[in-house]
Amino acid sequence: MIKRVNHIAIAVPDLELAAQTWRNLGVTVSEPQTLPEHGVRVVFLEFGNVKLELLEAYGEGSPIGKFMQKNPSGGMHHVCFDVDDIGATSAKLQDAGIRVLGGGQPKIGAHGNPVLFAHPSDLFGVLTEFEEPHSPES
Ligand SMILES: CC[C@H](C(=O)O)C(=O)SCCNC(=O)CCNC(=O)[C@H](O)C(C)(C)COP(=O)(O)OP(=O)(O)OC[C@H]1O[C@@H](n2cnc3c(N)ncnc32)[C@H](O)[C@@H]1OP(=O)(O)O
Ligand SMILES: [Co+2]
Repeated sequence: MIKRVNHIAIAVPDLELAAQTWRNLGVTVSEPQTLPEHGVRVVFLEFGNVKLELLEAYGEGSPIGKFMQKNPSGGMHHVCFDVDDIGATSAKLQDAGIRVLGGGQPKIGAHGNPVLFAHPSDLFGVLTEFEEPHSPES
């Protein structure tokens, strides 16, 4: 079952500048995490009912490289939903003709939970991530 929104992600050209901008507005911002296997560096902003994830491209071949070329000052990148069962979600998406990126196999995301991405062209232009939280606070 697809449940609450876990986070909304914004791609930014300068992670430290974006993080400090939000801190200056009084928002709690996590320390940066470098995720080489995902080709990004991220921080999370806590708002109680939802998190914002700020992403900066990391390394060659980052999956957000082309997005940043098209949107050099940044932009809304993806939305992530919590699910009960990432495997069942993958199967349900594929049964619905929605492409699951990365060959359908989950990877471990920034919260240490399995995540999948559905192709934006199959979900009305929105890159959509699904995460199976193993701990309530993630
Ligand atoms: C998991 C760690 C962390 C977490 O939350 O825990 C993260 O969220 S990491 C986030 C970064 N990782 C990913 O985004 C992985 C999934 N993304 C991809 O595999 C690519 O970004 C992909 C395939 C969605 C797009 O690839 P690319 O931009 O290189 O180019 P394409 O020409 O293949 O794009 C095809 C088509 O999609 C449109 N597009 C691209 N990005 C987005 C987007 N963020 N939102 C909406 N649409 C997007 C692109 O414009 C193309 O459209 P078209 O109409 O065909 O021109
Ligand atoms: Co994400």
